[in-house]
Amino acid sequence: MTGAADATAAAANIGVVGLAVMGANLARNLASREGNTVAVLNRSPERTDALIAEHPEAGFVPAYSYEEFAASLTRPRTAIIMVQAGAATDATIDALVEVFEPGDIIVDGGNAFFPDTIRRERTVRETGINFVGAGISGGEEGALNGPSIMPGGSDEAWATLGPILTSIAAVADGEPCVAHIGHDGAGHFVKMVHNGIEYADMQLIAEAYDLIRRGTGKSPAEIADVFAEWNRGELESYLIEITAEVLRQVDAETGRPLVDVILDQAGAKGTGAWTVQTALSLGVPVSGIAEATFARSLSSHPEQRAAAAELPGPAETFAPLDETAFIEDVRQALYASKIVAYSQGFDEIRAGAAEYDWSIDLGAVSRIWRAGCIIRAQFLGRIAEAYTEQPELPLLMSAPYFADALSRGQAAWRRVVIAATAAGIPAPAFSSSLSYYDGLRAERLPAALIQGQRDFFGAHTYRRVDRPGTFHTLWSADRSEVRL
Ligand SMILES: NC(=O)C1=CN([C@@H]2O[C@H](COP(=O)(O)OP(=O)(O)OC[C@H]3O[C@@H](n4cnc5c(N)ncnc54)[C@H](OP(=O)(O)O)[C@@H]3O)[C@@H](O)[C@H]2O)C=CC1
Ligand SMILES: O=C(CO)[C@H](O)[C@H](O)COP(=O)(O)O
Repeated sequence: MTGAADATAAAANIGVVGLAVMGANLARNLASREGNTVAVLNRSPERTDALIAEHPEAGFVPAYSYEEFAASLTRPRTAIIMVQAGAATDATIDALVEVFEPGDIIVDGGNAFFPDTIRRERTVRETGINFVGAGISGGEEGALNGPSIMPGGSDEAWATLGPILTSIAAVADGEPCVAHIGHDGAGHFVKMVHNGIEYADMQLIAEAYDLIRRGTGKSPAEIADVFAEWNRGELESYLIEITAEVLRQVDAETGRPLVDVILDQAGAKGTGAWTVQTALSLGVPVSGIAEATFARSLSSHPEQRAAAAELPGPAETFAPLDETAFIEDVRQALYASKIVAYSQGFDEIRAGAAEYDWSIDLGAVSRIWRAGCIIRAQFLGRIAEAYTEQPELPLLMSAPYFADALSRGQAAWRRVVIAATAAGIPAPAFSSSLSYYDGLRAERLPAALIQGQRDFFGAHTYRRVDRPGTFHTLWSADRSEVRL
């Protein structure tokens, strides 16, 4: 294919709306597959022109209005939207609905909040147009070479869309990293949790880096070597790999490690917060993901950090006696905490599936995350094995492989949390993951006392360990117990 085709004739079998980093690269990925001709549209025409000029080999069909875009697509029309989540997505869907016809397919490939996808699917379906909310992960490189794709939507839409999404997805062990997740918002729900896990993974890696740096005084470049080494073992993953790259980078202007000149305030576009908000509504304790999300918030309050800067820390400085042993402890603590984060994330997907009546195959989710996406890792293969062996596994971290890994790593994990606490080095994700682990494995929890308190001040009742029924103590009277 060479050059841009004429937009006035129906020449394209698929279209992309939104040509920023994700849309442009996804459009190029689509165009590179045999038999595809891709129509492209962007709100600002300059972006369309730039894409056409930079990639004549893609044979894009440029459109400068929604009418032109619709006319350029063969029927049934299929358009993938890659614009900002929220109002921009609604505006784009509304414009497409005006020019599309029953049977056409609109795919939202952005990071939409799943309740919005449920609402949009319902509204668009009334027009006879199919609407598919599809989570797409992999960033710029994944969009171009093969992302992990998590489509929701109807079976009918999947029948048409499946082959084209399969053709552009990443491949892991010969399997495409795409699966029909479930109807309406299921795909965006799973992508949301993917991002929540991504937040936890990133925070855990950042805590490991901070502990090693402050504990051993190693330079970022030396710590890059540690991460590169870790990437050859059970922690092998894209995020560990890029961490080494980032730590090795030197700022051209100052000659300092780049990580030392980047402002230490982490941004967030919302998917981590959605994961936590949703988990709260579902009653799923995703404490590692929550700590990771809050850690970004804490970093982004410079005025509060300045106000707290003079508060006292521990009297003694931290200096491990054996640096090599300490780094190995941090590695094991990172792996154990990572298991907790994934276990919590998969719990949330299971709870979401039950709440929204989606039939989500957790094994399939772990398989499509093995390549293409930001959390891709060797580790996902282990999760896939666990769900293949036991599809109804109640708790991922109780599967034999993970239970064994936690058992092997827990002593190191505890030493790291103790060291961090004693040294005054914040390690919220490491610590909360360990507390979660201890909380779940505890024979008795102080929740019994909370039930007693609730019954005392609000007659909220409690159940007993020794017989069925609901009970209340007459706290304000003679303190006898009544069975309700
Ligand atoms: N960046 C990433 O790594 C990833 C991003 N995503 C998701 O993919 C989507 C696209 O991301 P990305 O490529 O980073 O781009 P952005 O999220 O930065 O969105 C920019 C695009 O949105 C368009 N846009 C903004 N407002 C409107 C509007 N009111 N009407 C129509 N179009 C509008 C812009 O058009 P214009 O050029 O005219 O401003 C541009 O094409 C987002 O939902 C994002 O969350 C998913 C996975 C990874
Ligand atoms: O979806 C993604 C990767 O999977 C995006 O990169 C996402 O925008 C990252 O989130 P945040 O900006 O909140 O860190």
